[in-house]
Amino acid sequence: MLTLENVSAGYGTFQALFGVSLEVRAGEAVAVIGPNGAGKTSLLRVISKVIPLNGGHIAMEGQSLDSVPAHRVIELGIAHVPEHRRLFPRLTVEENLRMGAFINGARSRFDERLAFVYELFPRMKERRHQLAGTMSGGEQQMCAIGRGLMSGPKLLLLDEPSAGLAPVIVQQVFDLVRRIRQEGYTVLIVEQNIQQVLKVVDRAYLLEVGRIKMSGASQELLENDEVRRAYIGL
Ligand SMILES: Nc1ncnc2c1ncn2[C@@H]1O[C@H](COP(=O)(O)OP(=O)(O)OP(=O)(O)O)[C@@H](O)[C@H]1O
Repeated sequence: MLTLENVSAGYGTFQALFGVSLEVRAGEAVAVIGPNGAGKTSLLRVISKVIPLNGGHIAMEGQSLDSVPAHRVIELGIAHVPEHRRLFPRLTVEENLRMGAFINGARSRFDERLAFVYELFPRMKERRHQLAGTMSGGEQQMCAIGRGLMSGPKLLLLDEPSAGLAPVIVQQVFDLVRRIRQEGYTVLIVEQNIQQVLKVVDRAYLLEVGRIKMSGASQELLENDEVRRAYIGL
């Protein structure tokens, strides 16, 4: 579904990604793991064109994204749920969800998409008139994921959905990722919570200082001595 070939990107003269290649097949859940500053967020940003591609190629379902502007990426079926949720705090939950359905196809199917999101997150339905900024961190994360789903994407990019949440809520977020997969979405997730994320994805790539250092099936990485020592602390 998504392929990155030798991708380089950064911020001005600072290079954050160096020749990264990866693929996500339809129906898969794939994680990008790695330490702080490895370039995980930058990787999602270059896919959704928040930062420019300085080298290499990105394609979604065979269509090149190289010259697609950021505002059109969502029309190709890619929804990005950014780091720190980035909700509109002074809008209600439902207004935030509406923002996720701004593209043509999604707008005409708004009621259907909203019913789907409310079924997935009953808590959002209960809180639909509450200002998003007054919800707990876990609720805000659910709302951010719900907003991503409102466009009816094929591929969901999730940036550290567990960041800053209490352990019991982290568990709920990962259960949710599992559920989203069962619903048929393809997921590319960036996480620092390596042990947990490897339990819900099929495969993962380990990113270090902007380069893919290792990749493999989740179980393989969970059993890898280097990964265990450096990232799981076992
Ligand atoms: N807006 C920016 N301007 C300049 N440099 C940036 C910017 N955003 C990120 N960087 C730099 O790019 C590098 C990769 O950062 P990135 O946020 O992609 O890493 P990360 O793996 O997601 O880290 P974390 O897990 O801490 O969020 C870091 O050295 C960071 O300082």
